[in-house]
Amino acid sequence: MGEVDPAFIQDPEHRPRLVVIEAEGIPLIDLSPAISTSEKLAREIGGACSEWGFFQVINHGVPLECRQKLESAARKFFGQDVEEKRKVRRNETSVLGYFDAENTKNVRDWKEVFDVAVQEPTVVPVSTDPADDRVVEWFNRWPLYPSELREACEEYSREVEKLAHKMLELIALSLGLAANSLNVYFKDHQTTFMRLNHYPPCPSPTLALGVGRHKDGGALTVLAQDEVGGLEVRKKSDGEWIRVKPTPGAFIINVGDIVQVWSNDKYESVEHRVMVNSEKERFSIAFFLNPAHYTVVKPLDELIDENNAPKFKSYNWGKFMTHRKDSAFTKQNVENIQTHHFRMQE
Ligand SMILES: O=C(O)CCC(=O)C(=O)O
Ligand SMILES: [Fe+2]
Repeated sequence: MGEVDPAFIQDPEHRPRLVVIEAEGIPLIDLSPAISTSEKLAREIGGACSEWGFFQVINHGVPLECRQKLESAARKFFGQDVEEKRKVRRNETSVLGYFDAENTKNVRDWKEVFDVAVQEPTVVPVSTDPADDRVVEWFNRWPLYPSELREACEEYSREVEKLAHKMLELIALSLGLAANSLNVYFKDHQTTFMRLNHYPPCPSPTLALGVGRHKDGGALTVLAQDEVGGLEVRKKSDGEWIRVKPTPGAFIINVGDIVQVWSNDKYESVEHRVMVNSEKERFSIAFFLNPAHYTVVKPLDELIDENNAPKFKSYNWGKFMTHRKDSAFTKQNVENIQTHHFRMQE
């Protein structure tokens, strides 16, 4: 990627500082059934979701070999020449595959990614126009090298999907709902996708970011980061950026905007970003659990009563996702769509 092009440079107020504050408080939750009952886990996870919006899990049931196989395939893929990678580059009609020019909030991210849909084909709206009900099908694109990438992605996604559903059940329980009440939104036509991230070393780590500050728009994210570190979370209590310390073998779980809306603000989707460094490259794998495109997202009826009025208007997930995809692809002159645009006026 060479020297820092102005497209990557963050506005001064969003530039990272080199002094890193390591997170002390981000909860580390042991999912082992020998340690906790579902009720106890639900309480712990509910607390982590309302206090932090972020937590890490261990003894999560995803086999280590499965993660290592994908990590090693991702390294091989990103290690190729850019011409090779661009053979599976995403374009206006096929948004899955390789991409090296993503914007977050209209600033280029110092990264390259490889996106894989979990359900094939993934069905999404053609356009952001609310009156246009046409849909389009997304198919995965697989590179020739490494040949094991496809199988590694498919195995990993099957395992991590189970973990994501377990988290969803614990979140439902923690909200006082039946354990299986949220899984149904992901049963048919989910728009879940996985993203392999590669952050090359950056000559100016105080000017650019690997991923600019953002919230994840979906239901929840399961993230595997390597040992390099760089993920920072904006602490709810004082707005300070703190580093999520890599914990070997753990997964990071974060609440997305949909869970925030469903819970009517009980749980918060928290802003985060990725710092790059001048020496080491960094890899991560994000699994974004997203519902079917036709899902109408709104505070859950079971949680609404005279003391808890809905804080959000309902919105269509597919249209929201399509807006986001457009703004990540091309630089725009206005702020891209955000869930807070659906917040009710106080
Ligand atoms: O690489 C990471 O640690 C986080 C990436 C992320 O936040 C995202 O892709 O939404
Ligand atoms: Fe994110």
